[in-house]
Amino acid sequence: MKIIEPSLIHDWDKEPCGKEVTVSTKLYKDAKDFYESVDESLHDDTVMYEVYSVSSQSEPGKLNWGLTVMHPVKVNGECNMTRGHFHENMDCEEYYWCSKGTGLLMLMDEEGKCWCEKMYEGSLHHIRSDWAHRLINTGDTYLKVVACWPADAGHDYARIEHSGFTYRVYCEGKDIIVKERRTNE
Ligand SMILES: O=P(O)(O)OC[C@H]1O[C@](O)(CO)[C@@H](O)[C@@H]1O
Repeated sequence: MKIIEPSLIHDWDKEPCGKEVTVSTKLYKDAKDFYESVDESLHDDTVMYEVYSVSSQSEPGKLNWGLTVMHPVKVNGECNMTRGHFHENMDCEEYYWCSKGTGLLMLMDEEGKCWCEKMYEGSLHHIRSDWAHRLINTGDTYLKVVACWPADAGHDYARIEHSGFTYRVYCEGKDIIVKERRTNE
């Protein structure tokens, strides 16, 4: 019997590494329309978040692994967040595990009911297959979240654009302020 080295390593203080790992970076210029208003003080190339993934397969039964690193950026006081999505394949659940930082996991059901789970080091989040999900960094450090999801889940962004998350999250000093979105947005 052979004992071999793993093909992937994920040191919790760092990102996953191995030759199957890919990284995508979301810049402010590509995230402007997530926010209530444009922040002229932010450069277009400001890094908002990076997603490291092991996701080369897409067949049912396979699993993906990823790490999302949310930078501690505020957009006119609004906390940095991912675009957010439902899964295209509504049979697919997901797990999120927070490895660093503090934030909120915003969830929304198909009726548009929205709520958040607190995220902090060690918090573990089971995302039901019919819940839209978005990460929000409410802290002043990086928020790092590990995810494991079925390879055939897909991302449905159109439903979020059409009828998005109904709340926005801001930071004022140490306070987290949640506001209902204006209906004309
Ligand atoms: O595609 P979005 O909504 O910007 O979010 C990226 C997120 O999607 C995932 O790739 C998979 O759900 C997560 O790892 C990551 O947090």
